[in-house]
Amino acid sequence: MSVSVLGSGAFGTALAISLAGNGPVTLWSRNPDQASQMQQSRENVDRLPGVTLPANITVTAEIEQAVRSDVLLLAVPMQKLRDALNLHAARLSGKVLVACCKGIELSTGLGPVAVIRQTVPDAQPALLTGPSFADDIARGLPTALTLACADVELGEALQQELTTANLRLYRTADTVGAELGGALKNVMAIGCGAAIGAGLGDSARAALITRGFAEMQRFAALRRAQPDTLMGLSGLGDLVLTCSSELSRNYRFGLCLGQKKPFDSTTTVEGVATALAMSEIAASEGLDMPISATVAKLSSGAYSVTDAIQALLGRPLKEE
Ligand SMILES: NC(=O)C1=CN([C@@H]2O[C@H](COP(=O)(O)OP(=O)(O)OC[C@H]3O[C@@H](n4cnc5c(N)ncnc54)[C@H](OP(=O)(O)O)[C@@H]3O)[C@@H](O)[C@H]2O)C=CC1
Ligand SMILES: O=C(CO)COP(=O)(O)O
Repeated sequence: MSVSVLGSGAFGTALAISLAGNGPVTLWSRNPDQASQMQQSRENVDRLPGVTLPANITVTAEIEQAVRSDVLLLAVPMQKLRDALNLHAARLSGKVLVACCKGIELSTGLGPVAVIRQTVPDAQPALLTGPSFADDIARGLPTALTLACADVELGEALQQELTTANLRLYRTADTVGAELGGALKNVMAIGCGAAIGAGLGDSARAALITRGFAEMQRFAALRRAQPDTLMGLSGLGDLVLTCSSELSRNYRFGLCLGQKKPFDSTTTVEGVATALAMSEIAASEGLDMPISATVAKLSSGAYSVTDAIQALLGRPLKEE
């Protein structure tokens, strides 16, 4: 199978670099200037500086060239996925589309697989998710991810094709569980960053991770995900990584909130929109999601860290 990556940000570039170890890869950018600059300099100076693109990666802004491949990896932010798919829907028809984004669409409450199904109904959707920083993948450090595909045969084929020397893929048919794990862990990472930034300590972070995971499981049950999926790389694995590392943009955004410092608004922070989407869905379904609701308010500026602490610690006592 030939592979293209649509979206030349940090993650798309890192995936292209890793997959280039298996064979030629086309990396598509929507920006012609960026595409030609990357093609010539062999580096993504804006999003992944310091890593050289292997010679068998072709960077292009020509969508016709990119969609010639059998498998297309979609590495754009979640809130941009629908627009990107709608723009190229006719060309993407019938293709294998592997979403690599993590989030819940704010306007619909849907995850990436459902957005693919709506926008390109005859595509074959799959999802690649799990604990991995773009920089780690690009530098060839060992990483394990989850490949989720409802079509078991296609999932097995994709697992073989997209596994690389340093990127080991596990497989599941539970796309709902896999996409929820990746989406919701970003919300908890913002909360953990805020706690550490405000000097609340590692014990507070451990409490947020654990009770945040309980919320993730509750939300996943509402969406009929398989409970085991949340225990895997796409859920617990990514939660642990993102809540404990300053390489995470969601965590760093939280740190800045906690430290009352400004944060670069051009940085992709998927957890902000997802916290809002999640807390709106939870409220309408009568689901108890206090951390998510608090992170949504903290991220939008409606809560200070002091308000957030009061909101969480002032709740009635309950069984674990
Ligand atoms: N970075 C990481 O470590 C990881 C990221 N992910 C996930 O991957 C997804 C992408 O993140 P990441 O690559 O880091 O983000 P970046 O901010 O680094 O890059 C986003 C890319 O998407 C492009 N883009 C934005 N909107 C559109 C659009 N409408 N059509 C086409 N391209 C578009 C941007 O182009 P332009 O520059 O022109 O705006 C840019 O190239 C996110 O969901 C993230 O959670 C998953 C695992 C790890
Ligand atoms: O998803 C990621 C790690 O698995 C990347 O996290 P950030 O988007 O917070 O940087």
